[in-house]
Amino acid sequence: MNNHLSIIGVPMDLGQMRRGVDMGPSAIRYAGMIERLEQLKYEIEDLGDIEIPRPKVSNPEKLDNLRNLNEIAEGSSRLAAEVDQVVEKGQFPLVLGGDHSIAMGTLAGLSKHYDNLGVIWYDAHGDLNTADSSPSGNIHGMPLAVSLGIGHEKLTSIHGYEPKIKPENIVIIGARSLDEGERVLIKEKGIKVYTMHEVDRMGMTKVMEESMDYLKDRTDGVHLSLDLDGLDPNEAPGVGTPVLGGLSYRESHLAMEMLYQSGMITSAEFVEVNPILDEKNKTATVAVGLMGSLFGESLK
Ligand SMILES: NC(=[NH2+])NCCC[C@H](N)C(=O)O
Ligand SMILES: [Mn+2]
Ligand SMILES: [Mn+2]
Repeated sequence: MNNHLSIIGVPMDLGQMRRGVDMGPSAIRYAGMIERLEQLKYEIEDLGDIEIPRPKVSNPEKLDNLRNLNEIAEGSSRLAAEVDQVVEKGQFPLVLGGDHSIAMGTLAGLSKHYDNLGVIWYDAHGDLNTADSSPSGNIHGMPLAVSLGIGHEKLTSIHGYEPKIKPENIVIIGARSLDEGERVLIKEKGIKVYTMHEVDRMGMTKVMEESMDYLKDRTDGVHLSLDLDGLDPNEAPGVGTPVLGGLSYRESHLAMEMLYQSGMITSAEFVEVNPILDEKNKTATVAVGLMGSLFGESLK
């Protein structure tokens, strides 16, 4: 694995309705991320936080069922430019959210450097909604669709090209709350999904082996987009859209350890940590622990 990590915080809370997730990057840093990764002998550069525009009104309008569209598009372009530069310099981008809408910017900055960027979407949700299919108008439920080139032009065109990724290069793991329109898109595009049903039946070891085999041959880089709500809310309570019956702490560490051993991950982001909804920074601490495993901590 690339031993030079560049950390980018993204204090974004405009992709959903619950305030506090903009403090995710601070909570994760406070949970000891840098010290933890330094122990693993990485060279770390903390690039600080991206500036996110504030919306003008306190009760934001839903422009075309897309809440805070303009501010999110602007913040995402800034993030894309920063991620682009990090990859350009040959470093590993590690992005801290913020709500999951930031993945549009991360993927926009990454994907131009690859012919076939793979994506592991570790999440309770598909985040494959469009303005038409979204039950909420919250853009954090849309970044994967947007990255496929499906959605409002202001979002799909972030960083000047589209689509960012191909449906056959995506694996979703941990899904247990998919809206009707998302199911249709998954079928139509043939997106690979391991729902909690498959995780329970097959076990995490097999899920990860299959996912990595699947991505290995077809991709030239793999981004891990980890939404903390992929984990069970008992283990990660500090998230805005918790869904019962999630991935366990152990399963998640195993997944991260297997990804480390594969050496295939070329960038990562940890999103949806909301310290206001959390219990004594538990969720940020879990996120940092998972980073430890992803970057090579082991018991032996
Ligand atoms: N990144 C997330 N936590 N997304 C949750 C999305 C929830 C729901 N599917 C929606 O579109 O509103
Ligand atoms: Mn989610
Ligand atoms: Mn998500």
